[in-house]
Amino acid sequence: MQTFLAPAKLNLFLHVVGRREDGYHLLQTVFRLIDFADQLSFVLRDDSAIKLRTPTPGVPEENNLCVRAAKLLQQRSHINLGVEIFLEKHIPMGGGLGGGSSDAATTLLVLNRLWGLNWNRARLMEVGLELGADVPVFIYGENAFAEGIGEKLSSIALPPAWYLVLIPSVHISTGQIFSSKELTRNTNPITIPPFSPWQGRNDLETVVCQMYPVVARYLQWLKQLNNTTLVAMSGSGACVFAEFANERAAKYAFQQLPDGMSGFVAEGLSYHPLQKFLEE
Ligand SMILES: C[C@](O)(CO)[C@H](O)COP(=O)(O)OP(=O)(O)OC[C@H]1O[C@@H](n2ccc(N)nc2=O)[C@H](O)[C@@H]1O
Ligand SMILES: Nc1ncnc2c1ncn2[C@@H]1O[C@H](COP(=O)(O)OP(=O)(O)OP(=O)(O)O)[C@@H](O)[C@H]1O
Repeated sequence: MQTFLAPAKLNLFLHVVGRREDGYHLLQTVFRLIDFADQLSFVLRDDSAIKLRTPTPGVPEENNLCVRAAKLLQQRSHINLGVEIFLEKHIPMGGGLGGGSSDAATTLLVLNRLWGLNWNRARLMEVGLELGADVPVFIYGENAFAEGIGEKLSSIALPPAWYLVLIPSVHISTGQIFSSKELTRNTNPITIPPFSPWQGRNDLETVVCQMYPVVARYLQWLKQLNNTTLVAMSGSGACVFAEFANERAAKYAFQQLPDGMSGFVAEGLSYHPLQKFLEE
């Protein structure tokens, strides 16, 4: 059975620059795809059933973003085919790494092929946006500067980099952070490119660190490391990361990790791993 990757993302910075009338926040962010991924496989069904064959602990099947993605695409395309989905989770859930969104994006990209729909990327991104603000960038398939709520994307060339990503053991609800009274929503918009890491910060970090002091402690630990080019929280947390220019420096930092802290080292990608499959 062919396996398809659904990579995680990091938000290298994240500015909240306003709020829409429906309550959604207007952002500016740079998404970087990383070489740390969930794995999915798909088996075509000639009836219209959509089944997840590998339960995700804590997530009812009908809420799973890959099942929701498959059902939404089936509905919108009026196709009479179904699919069996096998999902192997590696990306921590509710970690700000976009795992669920990436699973949804990979499902849309693969089913577009498997069901012979031939939708273009823009159309898939529109359907993806209905599932979550982080879905479109994974369909876009490149590192990107994003505006709006994450759907206005322009590609951005980022230098090679390695990341030490730490996983504080708390699950954070994105909605809860965005609805905080303490959140600042008026950062001045910036123009990109050019992009340099010290241009930005994560505006959600202050609120998250107040509510979850463990995230502040993890950030503090990363900030005392040598040779980092950037230390920040990703998305609405809880994961935090440090960027390094090479693998050796990232792995060296990983080895210094105190007992009780967990994380992983991953390389920054230039393209989504499915780019080649899509060009075939
Ligand atoms: C924080 C980021 O991860 C940055 O990449 C994303 O903006 C969040 O994207 P996501 O997890 O796909 O979030 P969604 O599932 O779309 O939204 C969850 C909830 O967060 C709030 N939300 C989300 C995104 C946004 N730009 N403004 C918001 O106010 C909304 O209350 C929404 O109901
Ligand atoms: N396939 C899936 N993988 C992970 N979470 C899923 C999935 N399907 C549904 N969910 C639900 O979505 C919630 C958020 O999951 P996800 O891992 O995408 O969060 P996140 O990394 O914080 O996302 P983001 O960076 O987009 O805010 C989970 O707590 C879970 O209840």
